[in-house]
Amino acid sequence: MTLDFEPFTLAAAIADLSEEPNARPSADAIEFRMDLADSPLEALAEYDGDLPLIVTNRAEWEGGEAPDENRIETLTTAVDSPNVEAVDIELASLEDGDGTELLEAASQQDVSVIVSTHNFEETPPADELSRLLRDAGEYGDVAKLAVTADDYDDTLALLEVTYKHSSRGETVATMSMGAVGGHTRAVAFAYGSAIGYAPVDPTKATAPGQYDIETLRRLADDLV
Ligand SMILES: O=C1C[C@@](O)(C(=O)O)C[C@@H](O)[C@@H]1O
Repeated sequence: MTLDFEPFTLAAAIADLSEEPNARPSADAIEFRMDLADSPLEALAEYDGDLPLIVTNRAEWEGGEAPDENRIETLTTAVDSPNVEAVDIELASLEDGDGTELLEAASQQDVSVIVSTHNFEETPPADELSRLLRDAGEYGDVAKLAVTADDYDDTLALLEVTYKHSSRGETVATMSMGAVGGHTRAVAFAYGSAIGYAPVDPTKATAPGQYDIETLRRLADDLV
C-alpha cells in the first residue's frame, strides 16, 4: 500500500525509529529524518514498527544535516524497503536533475513522492508561493511548502495559497515555521494541507514552531 495522504496524515518526525511505538497512539505515519539519524540504512533494515514510513534525507542547504555526497543515493536505496511508502525530495534537487533516478525508483516501487521547498527566512509573496507549489506538484504527488512567518499577513498568505491549490484538487502540504506561524500547523489542514509534522518528544523538534505529536493530534481532532 502507498500513502496517498487522503485524508489528512499526521506524521511523527523522528530520527530514531525506536520512538515509533510512542508515536502510534497519535500518528498516522512516521517521517524518518535520515539526515539526523546515526546509521539510517541499518535502522531502516531493522524497522519492524506498525506505522508506514516517509523517508527524508534533508540537505544541509535546505535546513537539514545531510551533506550532498550520497544523499540522494541513500534515498534511492531506502525506497526499496517494504516499509517505505513515501519519499521526500527537495524541489531544487529535481530542478537540477539530481533526483531523476530517485523519481524513477519511487515510481517503480509505487512509493509516493513529496516535493519540498523550505524558506527559513521569510514568506515570499503570494505569487511566488503559488509558483513553488505548482512547480513542486509537477514532479511529485504532494507539493510541500514550509515558510517562515513574520506576521499574520504572512500566515494568511500561506493559508490562502493552501486553500487555492487544494481546492483545485492539488495535493499540498503547507506550514508556517517559527513562533508567529506555529498555529498554522493546527489549522492548515482545514484549508486543505494534507500532511502535518510533529516530533514525539517536544525537545526534538525537526523545525521551528512544531507542536508535539500528541498535542497536534488533539488540536486537529478537536477542530474537525
Ligand atoms: O519538511 C518538513 C516540514 C518541517 O520542516 C516542518 O516545518 O514541520 C519538518 C520536517 O521534518 C519535514 O521534513
